[in-house]
Amino acid sequence: MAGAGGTGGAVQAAPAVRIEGLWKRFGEQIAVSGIDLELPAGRFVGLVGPNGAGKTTTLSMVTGLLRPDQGRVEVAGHDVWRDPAAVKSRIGVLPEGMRFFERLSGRELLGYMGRLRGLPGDEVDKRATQLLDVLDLAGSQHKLVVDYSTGMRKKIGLAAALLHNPEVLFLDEPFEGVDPVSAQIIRGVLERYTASGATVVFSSHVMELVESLCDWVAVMAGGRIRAAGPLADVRGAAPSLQNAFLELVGAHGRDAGEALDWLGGAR
Ligand SMILES: Nc1ncnc2c1ncn2[C@@H]1O[C@H](COP(=O)(O)OP(=O)(O)OP(=O)(O)O)[C@@H](O)[C@H]1O
Repeated sequence: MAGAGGTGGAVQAAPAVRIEGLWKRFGEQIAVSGIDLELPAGRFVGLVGPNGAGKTTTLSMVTGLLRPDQGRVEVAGHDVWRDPAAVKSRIGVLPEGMRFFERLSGRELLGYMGRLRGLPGDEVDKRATQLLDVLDLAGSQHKLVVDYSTGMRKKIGLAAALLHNPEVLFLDEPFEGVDPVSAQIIRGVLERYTASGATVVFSSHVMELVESLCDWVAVMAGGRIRAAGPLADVRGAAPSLQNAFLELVGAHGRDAGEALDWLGGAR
């Protein structure tokens, strides 16, 4: 296992994630409608879908943050709901709308997270220093997290998620609110991480980004999986993933038409 104290995410024969018959309903709203999905290990996986498709709900159930109404999820070969400790020691999570210990500095936050993960203090210090440096946060390491910008919060959240060297990293919209320089840095860190055999699963609306980063894609809409597989297969004959996506979610050719005929033009 490449968990606490490991030196590199190990390549696994089993899928990184296996989802069977997963359902989640909020009152009348079916957020996730009986999905089956296998995400291969050692890949850069993109979960894409329009607003309200069910991506966050799915990732929350897969990472043990939200209990499914029905269905099973295995991560790195362990059942998320029967064996949560085994799963949580093997995954890193950057959830949507991260809540941190806001009155800690960035460095203190990493120190605390590292100790929670059971890493020895000197190892936490070493890894925290390297992560802060690579993510260009060294100059802000003593600032309170509450005073961090959106992009800095994403980066410190990513550092906290990587600190224990997880086998599978789940990121909900990791590039949202992140400037191009920071995005490039995050990208470099993630590419290095997957090159070692670890798995990244991330959700995004930005097709160009998914197309340039991911080698495996799952498209979600209306709580269902519309397509899943290697990027080239999902894109098919379409000129870009964006075109394939619009086709798959049934949004091709949709525009405002006559509906906003009052908008713009001379008054
Ligand atoms: N806690 C909740 N209570 C009620 N409805 C919810 C809740 N969480 C999600 N939903 C509903 O479930 C559906 C799926 O939401 P979800 O946040 O999973 O979508 P998403 O694909 O992540 O969307 P986005 O890209 O906009 O973040 C939506 O219709 C949403 O309104």
